[in-house]
Amino acid sequence: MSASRNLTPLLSTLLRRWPASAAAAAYAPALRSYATAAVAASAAGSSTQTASRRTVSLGLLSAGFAATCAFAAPTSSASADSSSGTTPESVLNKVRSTISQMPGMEWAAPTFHVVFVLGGPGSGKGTQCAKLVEEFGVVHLSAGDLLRAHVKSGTEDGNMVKAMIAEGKIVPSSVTIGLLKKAMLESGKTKFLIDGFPRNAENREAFEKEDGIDIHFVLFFDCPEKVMEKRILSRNEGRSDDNVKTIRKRFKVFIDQSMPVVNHYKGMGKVHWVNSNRDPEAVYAETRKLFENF
Ligand SMILES: Nc1ncnc2c1ncn2[C@@H]1O[C@H](COP(=O)(O)OP(=O)(O)O)[C@@H](O)[C@H]1O
Ligand SMILES: Nc1ccn([C@H]2C[C@H](O)[C@@H](COP(=O)(O)OP(=O)(O)O)O2)c(=O)n1
Repeated sequence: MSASRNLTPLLSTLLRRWPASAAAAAYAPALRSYATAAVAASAAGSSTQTASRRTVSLGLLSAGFAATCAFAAPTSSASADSSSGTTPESVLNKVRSTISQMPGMEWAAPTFHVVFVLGGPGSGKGTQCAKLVEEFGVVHLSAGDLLRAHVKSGTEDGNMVKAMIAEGKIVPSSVTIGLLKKAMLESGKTKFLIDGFPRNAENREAFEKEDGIDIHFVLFFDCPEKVMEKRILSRNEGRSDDNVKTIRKRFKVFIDQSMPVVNHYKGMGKVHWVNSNRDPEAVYAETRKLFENF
Protein backbone atom coordinates (compact mmCIF):
# COMPACT_ATOMS: atom_id res chain seq x y z
CA MET A 1 0.00 0.00 0.00
CA SER A 2 1.39 3.42 -0.86
CA ALA A 3 2.34 5.90 1.80
CA SER A 4 -0.37 8.35 0.78
CA ARG A 5 -3.09 5.67 0.94
CA ASN A 6 -1.88 4.73 4.43
CA LEU A 7 -1.85 8.20 5.79
CA THR A 8 -4.75 10.02 4.19
CA PRO A 9 -7.52 8.15 6.09
CA LEU A 10 -5.60 8.59 9.31
CA LEU A 11 -5.32 12.29 8.72
CA SER A 12 -9.06 12.51 8.07
CA THR A 13 -9.81 10.57 11.26
CA LEU A 14 -7.58 12.86 13.25
CA LEU A 15 -9.24 15.94 11.85
CA ARG A 16 -12.72 14.48 12.49
CA ARG A 17 -11.80 13.99 16.14
CA TRP A 18 -10.81 17.62 16.43
CA PRO A 19 -13.71 19.32 14.68
CA ALA A 20 -12.81 22.23 12.45
CA SER A 21 -13.51 25.61 13.92
CA ALA A 22 -14.17 28.89 12.16
CA ALA A 23 -10.44 29.47 12.23
CA ALA A 24 -9.69 26.18 10.47
CA ALA A 25 -9.48 27.91 7.09
CA ALA A 26 -6.41 29.73 8.36
CA TYR A 27 -4.76 26.35 8.90
CA ALA A 28 -5.55 24.90 5.48
CA PRO A 29 -2.18 25.71 3.85
CA ALA A 30 -0.27 24.40 6.88
CA LEU A 31 -2.36 21.22 6.94
CA ARG A 32 -1.74 20.64 3.25
CA SER A 33 2.01 20.95 3.69
CA TYR A 34 1.93 18.76 6.80
CA ALA A 35 0.02 16.09 4.89
CA THR A 36 2.67 16.26 2.17
CA ALA A 37 5.38 15.98 4.82
CA ALA A 38 3.61 12.92 6.20
CA VAL A 39 3.75 11.22 2.84
CA ALA A 40 7.37 12.22 2.30
CA ALA A 41 8.38 11.07 5.78
CA SER A 42 6.65 7.76 5.26
CA ALA A 43 8.17 7.26 1.82
CA ALA A 44 11.62 8.03 3.22
CA GLY A 45 11.19 5.23 5.72
CA SER A 46 10.77 7.28 8.86
CA SER A 47 7.30 5.79 9.19
CA THR A 48 7.65 2.02 9.51
CA GLN A 49 5.06 -0.69 9.15
CA THR A 50 4.91 -4.01 10.94
CA ALA A 51 2.37 -6.76 10.31
CA SER A 52 -0.33 -5.31 12.50
CA ARG A 53 0.79 -1.92 13.68
CA ARG A 54 1.57 1.31 11.95
CA THR A 55 3.91 3.94 13.23
CA VAL A 56 2.86 7.53 12.80
CA SER A 57 5.56 10.02 12.07
CA LEU A 58 6.16 13.70 11.61
CA GLY A 59 3.49 14.70 9.11
CA LEU A 60 0.62 13.23 11.06
CA LEU A 61 1.99 14.67 14.25
CA SER A 62 2.16 18.08 12.65
CA ALA A 63 -1.31 17.81 11.18
CA GLY A 64 -2.53 16.96 14.66
CA PHE A 65 -0.61 19.90 16.02
CA ALA A 66 -2.24 22.32 13.59
CA ALA A 67 -5.67 20.78 14.18
CA THR A 68 -5.23 21.04 17.91
CA CYS A 69 -4.28 24.67 17.63
CA ALA A 70 -7.43 25.30 15.57
CA PHE A 71 -9.46 23.48 18.19
CA ALA A 72 -7.80 25.04 21.23
CA ALA A 73 -7.57 28.61 20.03
CA PRO A 74 -10.42 29.10 17.55
CA THR A 75 -10.24 32.86 17.43
CA SER A 76 -6.52 33.47 17.59
CA SER A 77 -3.78 33.24 15.00
CA ALA A 78 -2.51 29.97 13.56
CA SER A 79 -0.06 29.22 16.32
CA ALA A 80 0.05 27.75 19.77
CA ASP A 81 -0.10 30.48 22.37
CA SER A 82 1.28 30.10 25.85
CA SER A 83 -0.96 32.88 27.15
CA SER A 84 -4.07 30.84 26.21
CA GLY A 85 -2.65 27.73 27.88
CA THR A 86 -1.70 26.01 24.61
CA THR A 87 1.94 25.05 24.87
CA PRO A 88 3.99 22.78 22.60
CA GLU A 89 3.91 20.16 25.37
CA SER A 90 0.14 20.27 25.84
CA VAL A 91 -0.38 20.02 22.09
CA LEU A 92 2.02 17.11 21.77
CA ASN A 93 0.38 15.30 24.67
CA LYS A 94 -3.01 15.74 23.07
CA VAL A 95 -1.79 14.46 19.70
CA ARG A 96 0.03 11.57 21.38
CA SER A 97 -2.99 10.44 23.40
CA THR A 98 -5.36 10.71 20.45
CA ILE A 99 -3.08 8.70 18.21
CA SER A 100 -2.56 6.07 20.90
CA GLN A 101 -6.32 5.58 21.19
CA MET A 102 -6.69 4.92 17.47
CA PRO A 103 -6.90 1.16 16.69
CA GLY A 104 -3.64 -0.28 15.38
CA MET A 105 -1.75 2.98 15.83
CA GLU A 106 1.52 3.50 17.61
CA TRP A 107 3.11 6.79 18.59
CA ALA A 108 6.58 7.63 17.26
CA ALA A 109 8.16 10.99 17.89
CA PRO A 110 9.92 12.53 14.90
CA THR A 111 13.65 13.20 15.00
CA PHE A 112 14.68 16.77 14.45
CA HIS A 113 18.12 17.25 12.90
CA VAL A 114 19.92 20.34 14.10
CA VAL A 115 23.04 22.38 13.34
CA PHE A 116 23.86 25.05 15.90
CA VAL A 117 25.20 28.23 14.30
CA LEU A 118 27.35 30.16 16.76
CA GLY A 119 29.74 33.11 16.66
CA GLY A 120 30.03 36.54 18.20
CA PRO A 121 27.45 39.27 17.62
CA GLY A 122 27.95 40.51 14.06
CA SER A 123 30.10 37.53 12.98
CA GLY A 124 27.71 36.88 10.06
CA LYS A 125 25.49 34.04 11.37
CA GLY A 126 22.26 35.41 9.92
CA THR A 127 23.89 36.31 6.59
CA GLN A 128 25.29 32.81 6.08
CA CYS A 129 22.11 31.09 7.29
CA ALA A 130 20.08 32.94 4.63
CA LYS A 131 22.37 31.52 1.95
CA LEU A 132 22.09 27.99 3.37
CA VAL A 133 18.29 28.21 3.40
CA GLU A 134 18.32 29.22 -0.24
CA GLU A 135 20.61 26.43 -1.38
CA PHE A 136 19.67 23.55 0.93
CA GLY A 137 16.05 24.29 1.93
CA VAL A 138 16.83 23.93 5.63
CA VAL A 139 14.78 25.90 8.16
CA HIS A 140 16.59 28.83 9.79
CA LEU A 141 15.55 29.58 13.35
CA SER A 142 17.26 32.60 14.88
CA ALA A 143 16.88 32.58 18.66
CA GLY A 144 17.35 36.36 18.66
CA ASP A 145 14.61 36.88 16.03
CA LEU A 146 12.20 34.60 17.91
CA LEU A 147 12.88 36.49 21.13
CA ARG A 148 12.42 39.87 19.42
CA ALA A 149 9.09 38.67 17.97
CA HIS A 150 8.09 37.49 21.45
CA VAL A 151 8.76 41.00 22.79
CA LYS A 152 6.05 42.24 20.44
CA SER A 153 3.48 40.03 22.20
CA GLY A 154 3.40 42.73 24.91
CA THR A 155 2.98 40.06 27.61
CA GLU A 156 4.75 40.18 30.98
CA ASP A 157 7.12 37.54 29.66
CA GLY A 158 7.72 39.62 26.53
CA ASN A 159 8.56 42.68 28.62
CA MET A 160 11.06 40.68 30.65
CA VAL A 161 12.74 39.55 27.41
CA LYS A 162 12.79 43.12 26.13
CA ALA A 163 14.62 44.34 29.23
CA MET A 164 17.13 41.49 29.10
CA ILE A 165 17.95 42.02 25.41
CA ALA A 166 18.43 45.76 25.94
CA GLU A 167 20.99 44.88 28.63
CA GLY A 168 22.71 42.24 26.46
CA LYS A 169 21.74 39.51 28.94
CA ILE A 170 20.77 35.95 28.09
CA VAL A 171 17.10 35.07 28.42
CA PRO A 172 16.22 31.95 30.48
CA SER A 173 16.09 28.71 28.50
CA SER A 174 12.48 28.00 29.45
CA VAL A 175 11.44 30.93 27.24
CA THR A 176 13.89 30.44 24.37
CA ILE A 177 13.47 26.67 24.11
CA GLY A 178 9.67 27.04 24.20
CA LEU A 179 9.87 29.41 21.22
CA LEU A 180 12.31 27.17 19.35
CA LYS A 181 10.23 24.02 19.87
CA LYS A 182 7.04 25.75 18.78
CA ALA A 183 8.73 27.01 15.62
CA MET A 184 10.19 23.56 14.88
CA LEU A 185 6.82 21.86 15.21
CA GLU A 186 4.99 24.48 13.22
CA SER A 187 7.47 24.28 10.34
CA GLY A 188 6.46 20.70 9.52
CA LYS A 189 10.14 20.15 8.59
CA THR A 190 12.94 18.16 10.19
CA LYS A 191 16.22 19.95 9.39
CA PHE A 192 17.09 23.14 11.22
CA LEU A 193 19.82 25.74 11.54
CA ILE A 194 19.53 27.06 15.07
CA ASP A 195 21.26 30.42 15.04
CA GLY A 196 22.46 32.11 18.25
CA PHE A 197 21.63 29.17 20.50
CA PRO A 198 22.82 27.67 22.85
CA ARG A 199 24.45 30.79 24.21
CA ASN A 200 25.36 29.57 27.69
CA ALA A 201 25.63 26.33 29.67
CA GLU A 202 22.06 26.64 30.90
CA ASN A 203 20.76 26.89 27.28
CA ARG A 204 22.85 23.90 26.25
CA GLU A 205 22.00 21.64 29.17
CA ALA A 206 18.27 22.36 28.94
CA PHE A 207 18.20 21.73 25.19
CA GLU A 208 20.14 18.49 25.48
CA LYS A 209 17.41 17.17 27.79
CA GLU A 210 14.82 17.49 25.00
CA ASP A 211 13.84 14.20 23.33
CA GLY A 212 14.09 13.47 19.64
CA ILE A 213 16.75 16.01 18.72
CA ASP A 214 19.90 15.01 16.91
CA ILE A 215 22.65 17.66 17.11
CA HIS A 216 24.75 17.09 13.98
CA PHE A 217 27.43 19.71 14.47
CA VAL A 218 28.22 23.26 15.52
CA LEU A 219 29.11 25.81 12.87
CA PHE A 220 31.28 28.50 14.42
CA PHE A 221 31.99 31.82 12.72
CA ASP A 222 35.23 33.31 13.93
CA CYS A 223 35.72 37.04 13.55
CA PRO A 224 37.73 39.70 15.44
CA GLU A 225 35.76 41.93 17.84
CA LYS A 226 36.78 45.13 16.08
CA VAL A 227 35.36 43.85 12.79
CA MET A 228 32.14 42.61 14.43
CA GLU A 229 31.64 45.94 16.19
CA LYS A 230 32.02 47.85 12.94
CA ARG A 231 29.54 45.56 11.18
CA ILE A 232 26.94 45.85 13.93
CA LEU A 233 27.18 49.62 14.02
CA SER A 234 26.35 49.75 10.33
CA ARG A 235 23.69 47.00 10.45
CA ASN A 236 20.80 49.49 10.61
CA GLU A 237 18.06 47.09 11.69
CA GLY A 238 16.82 49.42 14.41
CA ARG A 239 17.76 46.98 17.17
CA SER A 240 17.74 48.30 20.75
CA ASP A 241 20.97 46.40 21.50
CA ASP A 242 23.02 47.58 18.49
CA ASN A 243 24.67 50.48 20.32
CA VAL A 244 28.28 50.67 21.51
CA LYS A 245 27.47 50.28 25.21
CA THR A 246 25.31 47.15 24.78
CA ILE A 247 27.59 45.71 22.08
CA ARG A 248 30.50 45.72 24.54
CA LYS A 249 28.34 43.93 27.13
CA ARG A 250 27.32 41.35 24.50
CA PHE A 251 30.97 40.74 23.60
CA LYS A 252 31.74 40.08 27.26
CA VAL A 253 28.78 37.70 27.61
CA PHE A 254 29.93 35.97 24.42
CA ILE A 255 33.46 35.39 25.76
CA ASP A 256 32.40 34.47 29.31
CA GLN A 257 29.30 32.38 28.60
CA SER A 258 29.05 31.40 24.93
CA MET A 259 32.66 30.38 24.25
CA PRO A 260 32.50 27.66 26.95
CA VAL A 261 29.59 26.14 24.99
CA VAL A 262 31.67 26.16 21.80
CA ASN A 263 34.59 24.61 23.68
CA HIS A 264 32.30 21.95 25.14
CA TYR A 265 31.30 20.83 21.64
CA LYS A 266 34.89 21.24 20.43
CA GLY A 267 35.91 18.68 23.04
CA MET A 268 33.40 16.31 21.45
CA GLY A 269 34.87 16.94 17.97
CA LYS A 270 31.63 18.56 16.81
CA VAL A 271 32.74 22.09 15.88
CA HIS A 272 33.43 23.30 12.34
CA TRP A 273 35.43 26.53 12.61
CA VAL A 274 35.00 29.02 9.75
CA ASN A 275 36.89 32.30 9.43
CA SER A 276 34.16 34.88 8.75
CA ASN A 277 36.52 37.84 8.44
CA ARG A 278 36.32 37.62 4.68
CA ASP A 279 33.77 38.69 2.13
CA PRO A 280 30.43 36.87 2.51
CA GLU A 281 30.87 34.83 -0.68
CA ALA A 282 34.26 33.50 0.43
CA VAL A 283 32.78 32.56 3.82
CA TYR A 284 29.89 30.81 2.12
CA ALA A 285 32.12 28.88 -0.29
CA GLU A 286 33.64 27.16 2.76
CA THR A 287 30.41 26.93 4.77
CA ARG A 288 28.28 25.26 2.11
CA LYS A 289 30.62 22.28 1.85
CA LEU A 290 29.64 21.28 5.40
CA PHE A 291 26.02 20.84 4.34
CA GLU A 292 26.41 18.52 1.40
CA ASN A 293 25.62 15.54 3.63
CA PHE A 294 23.19 17.17 6.06
N1 LIG B 1 31.45 38.47 5.63
C1 LIG B 1 30.95 39.70 5.83
N2 LIG B 1 31.66 40.80 5.50
C2 LIG B 1 31.14 42.05 5.71
N3 LIG B 1 29.96 42.30 6.26
C3 LIG B 1 29.21 41.24 6.63
C4 LIG B 1 29.66 39.90 6.44
N4 LIG B 1 28.71 39.05 6.92
C5 LIG B 1 27.72 39.83 7.38
N5 LIG B 1 27.99 41.14 7.20
C6 LIG B 1 27.17 42.29 7.61
O1 LIG B 1 27.44 42.49 8.99
C7 LIG B 1 26.23 42.71 9.71
C8 LIG B 1 26.05 41.61 10.75
O2 LIG B 1 25.82 40.38 10.08
P1 LIG B 1 24.73 39.35 10.62
O3 LIG B 1 24.62 38.27 9.62
O4 LIG B 1 23.50 40.09 11.02
O5 LIG B 1 25.51 38.81 11.93
P2 LIG B 1 25.01 37.99 13.18
O6 LIG B 1 23.73 37.27 12.77
O7 LIG B 1 26.12 37.05 13.49
O8 LIG B 1 24.80 38.98 14.26
C9 LIG B 1 25.12 42.78 8.70
O9 LIG B 1 24.87 44.13 8.37
C10 LIG B 1 25.68 42.03 7.50
O10 LIG B 1 25.17 42.50 6.28
N1 LIG C 1 19.92 31.96 22.97
C1 LIG C 1 19.73 33.28 23.02
C2 LIG C 1 19.89 34.07 21.86
C3 LIG C 1 19.72 35.45 21.97
N2 LIG C 1 19.38 35.98 23.15
C4 LIG C 1 19.19 37.44 23.33
C5 LIG C 1 20.47 38.05 23.92
C6 LIG C 1 21.19 38.54 22.70
O1 LIG C 1 22.09 39.58 22.99
C7 LIG C 1 20.03 39.02 21.84
C8 LIG C 1 20.30 39.11 20.37
O2 LIG C 1 20.62 37.83 19.88
P1 LIG C 1 21.02 37.64 18.34
O3 LIG C 1 21.42 36.22 18.13
O4 LIG C 1 19.97 38.18 17.46
O5 LIG C 1 22.29 38.61 18.33
P2 LIG C 1 23.51 38.70 17.37
O6 LIG C 1 23.00 38.52 15.97
O7 LIG C 1 24.46 37.62 17.75
O8 LIG C 1 23.99 40.09 17.59
O9 LIG C 1 18.97 38.08 22.09
C9 LIG C 1 19.22 35.19 24.28
O10 LIG C 1 18.96 35.68 25.36
N3 LIG C 1 19.39 33.84 24.19
